Amino acid sequence: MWHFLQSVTQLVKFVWRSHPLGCVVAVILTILQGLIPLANAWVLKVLLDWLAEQFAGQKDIINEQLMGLLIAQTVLIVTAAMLPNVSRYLNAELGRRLTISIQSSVYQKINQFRGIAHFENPEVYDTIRLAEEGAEQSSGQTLQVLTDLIQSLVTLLSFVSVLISFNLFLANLVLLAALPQLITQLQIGRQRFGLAYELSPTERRKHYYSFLLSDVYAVKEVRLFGLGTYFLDKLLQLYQRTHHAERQQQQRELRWELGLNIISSIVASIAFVIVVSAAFAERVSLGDIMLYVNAVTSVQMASGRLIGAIAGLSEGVLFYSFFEKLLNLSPDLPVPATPYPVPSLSSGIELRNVSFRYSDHHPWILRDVNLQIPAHHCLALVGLNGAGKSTLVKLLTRLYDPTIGQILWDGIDIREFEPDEFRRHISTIFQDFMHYDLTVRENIGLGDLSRIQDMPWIQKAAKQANIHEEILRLPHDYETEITRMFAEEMTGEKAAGIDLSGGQWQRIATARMFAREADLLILDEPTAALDAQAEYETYSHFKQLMADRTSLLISHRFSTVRMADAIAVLEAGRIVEYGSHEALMRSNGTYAKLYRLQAESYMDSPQPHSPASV
Ligand SMILES: Nc1ncnc2c1ncn2[C@@H]1O[C@H](COP(=O)(O)OP(=O)(O)OP(=O)(O)O)[C@@H](O)[C@H]1O
Repeated sequence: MWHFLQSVTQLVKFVWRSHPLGCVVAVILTILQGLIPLANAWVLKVLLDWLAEQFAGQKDIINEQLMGLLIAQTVLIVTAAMLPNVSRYLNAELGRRLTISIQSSVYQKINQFRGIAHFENPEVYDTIRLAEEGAEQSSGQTLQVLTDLIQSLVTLLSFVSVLISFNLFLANLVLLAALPQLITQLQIGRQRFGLAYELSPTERRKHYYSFLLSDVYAVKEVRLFGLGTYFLDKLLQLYQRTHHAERQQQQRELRWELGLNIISSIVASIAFVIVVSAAFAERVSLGDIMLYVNAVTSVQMASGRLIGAIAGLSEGVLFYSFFEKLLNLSPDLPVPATPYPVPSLSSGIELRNVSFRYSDHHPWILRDVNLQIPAHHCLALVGLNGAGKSTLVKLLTRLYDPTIGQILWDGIDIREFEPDEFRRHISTIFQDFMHYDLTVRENIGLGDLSRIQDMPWIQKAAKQANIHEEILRLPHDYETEITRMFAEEMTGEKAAGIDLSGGQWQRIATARMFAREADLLILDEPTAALDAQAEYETYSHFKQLMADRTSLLISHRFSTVRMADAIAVLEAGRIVEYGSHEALMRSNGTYAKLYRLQAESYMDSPQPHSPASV
């Protein structure tokens, strides 16, 4: 309960910070709306009293008085009609501000993670996703609930003060009757919070299956393997599971609410009896009867709304708890308080006694690796699937830190550098490179944002990656949007976006790598998707391009690997061989065995021009 209240307070603070002035105005409008029912009831009471006195011949109503009262009534009616519209607009505006403020907090926090460990840890990743999804959904709802809360509280207090002035016992009775409801609703709120928390992994799986059933990236396999019904069944099973849990919760709520409604009806009847007996005893006027009966029902209604709003807060609080969890996540990589400036690489990179595992619960992936990448040399890293090559790249780019050992850049431990500055000295093409649904120019220019508009520079990178000519054949050459998701909007016309082949995408990603003037190039399977001719052309190019650059090349294609100055063989996380192609062939170890295996399959291949890969 304490945590619930704490989270509500934090949530309110967050709303406040997003737009203080808007909050003040919204609160004033909400208070006014909360007071209008009492003002209405009061005008009605005065009117009834005057009428009763007039009928009894005790008083002649003066026209001006009646006029004043009717004007007051009209003003109240008009205000009551207008305030909700203005409030709705203001709430929507506050909702927009709140959304931006929550979204930017979420993404700023996410951007503060310097590595990728949090994203590769399912539990933390879940928190990130839930905070992100909650940020989208809950801002409008939270505001609505907070408005309801304030408005019903004001209405409640205003009518309670009327009841106190009439009959303290009655006021206490009505409030006491609301107490079990309040306690129950707080309990229900807590249960709903717990349920939503418990169901959140299921909800995320539901999103995943919906994605598989409707997303452009998944649709090909789903159609070809006939997976639609399989995934739909899984989705429906999850719906059954969540509906079952929700149904049970609602049945619990229904039982409580029915019981509590009986109590409040009995209280309303008792109140009515008290008011009517007072009237018969001639202690109150006709207008008073109206006012007090009104007060009893209004207090009951307002307490119902108030209590409902408190329960409704549970969802906002649920989101906030994920948000808070995200904000409290510790940094994934330590950053030095006074980082060293990153020097241009002149002597080289050294991995010294590096061992690594993803966490204490995971096995060791790299074991006591000692490896040199001399400046202006190309080192190739080969090894079977799962040997740890990509993991080594993650360490080199400081997406993770070694568990044991050091990585030295010109003799300085890379942990001494500011990660973003360090990464500006490195350019990569990853095995699972990104396809950005953007223009060709942007896809290449993202390699160096400062040059994203620099066409000669971007064209140079495209030529280095051997893709320039093909880009020129696209409908709007470098300004062509490569997308399957968005309709292209160019020169006022709308057309379906175009897509590229796997090899073309790979060369665009290679151009992106070249767009960054970096000290170290890392190429993780850069030719996997290229056809024989493209690979040949790219590599005759690469050889020149890499001539004076420092690079690490990872490939299963031995025709590519051969061009490196030195080759390191990684086996089960250890470097087992190191040397030039010729030297390794002579020593007749793992490299020579893999090389011959590939060459044999190449010889046996029914397509003699296509290079084989391990
Ligand atoms: N985020 C991670 N968490 C836990 N284990 C991981 C993670 N990423 C990779 N691994 C494990 O680390 C080992 C090495 O994977 P890695 O991707 O480095 O191999 P690789 O040599 O690049 O393989 P391939 O040639 O198939 O690309 C594998 O056993 C893999 O399951």
